[in-house]
Amino acid sequence: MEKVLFIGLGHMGASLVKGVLQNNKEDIEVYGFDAIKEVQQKALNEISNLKSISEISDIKKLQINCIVIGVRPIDVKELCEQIDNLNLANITVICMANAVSISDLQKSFQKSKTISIIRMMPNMNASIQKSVTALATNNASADQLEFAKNLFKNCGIVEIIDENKFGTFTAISGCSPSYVISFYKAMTEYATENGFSKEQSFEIIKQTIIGSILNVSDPKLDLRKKIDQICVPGGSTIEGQKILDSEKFEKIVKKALKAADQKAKKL
Ligand SMILES: NC(=O)C1=CN([C@@H]2O[C@H](COP(=O)(O)OP(=O)(O)OC[C@H]3O[C@@H](n4cnc5c(N)ncnc54)[C@H](O)[C@@H]3O)[C@@H](O)[C@H]2O)C=CC1
Ligand SMILES: O=C(O)[C@@H]1CCC=N1
Repeated sequence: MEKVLFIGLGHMGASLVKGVLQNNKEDIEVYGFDAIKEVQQKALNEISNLKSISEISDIKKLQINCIVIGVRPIDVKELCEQIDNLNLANITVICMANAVSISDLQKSFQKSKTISIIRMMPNMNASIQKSVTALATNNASADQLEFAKNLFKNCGIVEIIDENKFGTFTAISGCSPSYVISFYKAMTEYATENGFSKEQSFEIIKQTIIGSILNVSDPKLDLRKKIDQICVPGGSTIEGQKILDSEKFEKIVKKALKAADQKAKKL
């Protein structure tokens, strides 16, 4: 029986646990731990089949095989050193903390040399099993990586990437739900300001965004040509598109992604 412990049950940790346990086809037991007892209790109340530990030393007693670290980057080093003090062997540590590299993590595990490290970047859509999750490693075995891949496939799709692509991946997938939601927010606000109910505007714009992306998700397509097909000469779309182009909408999006990418390389 594989035993997986999630440490840090905040926004991202709890979303992943929800995704994993909603669709757990693996033979695994899932445990959660948060330094804030109310946060841990909330997760236990909301997520059925989630078990808990009461202190870090329980990792050894319970013979946890895999630890998923979901604390903020600033808290990672101290936590890893605490885990390292347990002198664990043959354990997989998966860390989702932004900008914390595999070598940073390895430095915190001086005593437990046989720990395999996997760096991970999920996104918030894990709670509805629509995350795009990246994994990278330089010392986990093929079996350990496969286990991690299957675990997080319960939360969406999983891509194995080189660690040097983590900054860009973080921008385009970890952070970008925030930018997509900003776009959705502006569109739904426009609809409600012009007489639509919130329910109707959320539904209309949700279906329009999903449909538009599904319609052009073939990489062979020229996206500008698709835009031009919708912008009928003399019609309405072109009036809005002219504003997006003159205000440099695409440039603004790329500038936002670059800022996030650079920060994800070094916090
Ligand atoms: N929020 C997001 O959309 C994403 C976040 N991440 C990464 O996930 C990690 C967590 O982010 P959030 O969930 O948003 O933060 P959060 O602040 O909501 O949750 C962090 C949790 O860790 C707990 N914690 C801190 N130190 C602890 C310790 N020593 N032992 C046990 N629990 C401890 C805190 O009490 C808190 O509940 C971060 O490293 C972030 O970079 C990655 C991808 C997306
Ligand atoms: O903003 C952050 O640092 C984290 C990483 C990706 C999404 N949230």
